[in-house]
Amino acid sequence: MTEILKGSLVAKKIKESMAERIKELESKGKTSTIGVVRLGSDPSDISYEKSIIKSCEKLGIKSIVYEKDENISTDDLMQFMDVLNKNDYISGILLFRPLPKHIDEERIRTSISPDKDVDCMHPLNLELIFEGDMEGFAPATPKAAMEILIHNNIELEGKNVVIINRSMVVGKPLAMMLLQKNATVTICHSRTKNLEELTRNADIVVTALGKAKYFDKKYFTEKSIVIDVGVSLDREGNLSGDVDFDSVSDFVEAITPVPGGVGSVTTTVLLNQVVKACFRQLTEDR
Ligand SMILES: Nc1nc(=O)c2c([nH]1)NC[C@@H]1CN(c3ccc(C(=O)N[C@@H](CCC(=O)O)C(=O)O)cc3)C=[N+]21
Repeated sequence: MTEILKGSLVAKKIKESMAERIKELESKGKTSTIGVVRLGSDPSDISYEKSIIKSCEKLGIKSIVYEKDENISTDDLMQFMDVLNKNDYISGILLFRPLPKHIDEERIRTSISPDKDVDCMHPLNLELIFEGDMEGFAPATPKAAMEILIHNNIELEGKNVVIINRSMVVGKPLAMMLLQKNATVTICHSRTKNLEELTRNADIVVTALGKAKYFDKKYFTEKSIVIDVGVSLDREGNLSGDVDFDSVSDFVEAITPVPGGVGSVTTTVLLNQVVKACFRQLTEDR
């Protein structure tokens, strides 16, 4: 029997621990607030945004979405980030990525105040992850994948994990978090040869390709634990993961569904970090 690794159970646990801290902030007259910056309207951004707004309402966190023209210049976007940095009502900032190609991502990454960098885009925060320090802000998506593995008591020590994604938002930071737990990590990408062989030999496969239903049975075995980070629309326009869920869900050892898997935990991890940022700013004010 394939185990379905539902995100909702993990998210619930994290939310329970957040509720008290949000109350404590309220008693001090502080409302945690997230500023979400979106350029254009990519479906995976929109999906995340919906999920953030819904969770914020439930938790008592304030969310403000800033929709900017996708043709905005790097300079204008940097200036806007600075406006948010200086706005005392905003506890944390999320800028959806990947950014449009014309934007100089390196300059944008350093334009966010490290204290409001709740999705860990600034090199100073990312460096802590690469050093194995988990006390700061972590990138929400890879942290969510870790939370799912850990909450389900999936052994990581000495396990072979294959990650299909080499970005700074998912693949690279996830590799560092897994290394910290003594897993053996392989990062795969578009030039990887014999991907099937690699995934079939892994204990755990994490996919973040962004191609709906791309991976079918031939990539896995009965022992595979599959963490599907992909969020895209299939041919019918339905939200779908990278894995053809119906074709493998009776076959592999365990798998996260989409929707209802990594995404729901990502949102919770992100908002948890907004609360954390708000607390830190409170202590700094005094
Ligand atoms: N800087 C940055 N960090 C990210 O982590 C990031 C990003 N940019 N850009 C977009 C992708 C995509 N992503 C999602 C997270 C949660 C859901 C989510 O909660 N989805 C719900 C469904 C929501 C619905 O119904 O539309 C679910 O899977 O259950 C979706 C997508 C994070 N990303």
